[in-house]
Amino acid sequence: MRRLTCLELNAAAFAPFGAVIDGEGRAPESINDGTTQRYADLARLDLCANAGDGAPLIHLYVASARRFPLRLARLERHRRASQVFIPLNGQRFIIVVAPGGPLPDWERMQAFLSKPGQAVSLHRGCWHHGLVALNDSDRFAVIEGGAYRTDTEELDAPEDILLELPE
Ligand SMILES: NC(=O)N[C@@H](O)C(=O)O
Ligand code: NI
Repeated sequence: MRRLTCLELNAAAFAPFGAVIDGEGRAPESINDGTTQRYADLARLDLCANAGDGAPLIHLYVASARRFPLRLARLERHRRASQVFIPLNGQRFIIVVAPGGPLPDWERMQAFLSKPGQAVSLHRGCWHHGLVALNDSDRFAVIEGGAYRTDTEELDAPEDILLELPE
């Protein structure tokens, strides 16, 4: 049995797994006659790895709150596209990721708790746990590759790994 706690999401620590989409530490540019500040180029999306996969798609996920401690029973990866999670109500959520190639490095699995309003883009092929929402009916826009229905590889955890509820 192993217990995992959340780190605060930050771009540097998350970089091996994906990008954090927020304006922290970035200088915006003024557009739309000065009515909008654009924080540009925050993530490079890799959504068309295979030409035959069709156009990238966006979904609405309406999630239920996970119960904690949460048993992290399996990890998954999408080898043909990035996966982008955008909270639609500024809600916090948890991203569980692990480094690794053909197999995840379970010992180096990490959990990150987002700040309100942060979104994340997972690198193509990044091992991760399915969405961990903190409140019932939390809504997310999720961007995926066109082959999303067949592009999920899952592996069961080799031991009981419990994710603790963030403080
Ligand atoms: N299963 C599914 O559609 N979503 C997962 O890929 C996820 O990362 O939440
Ligand atoms: Ni996924």
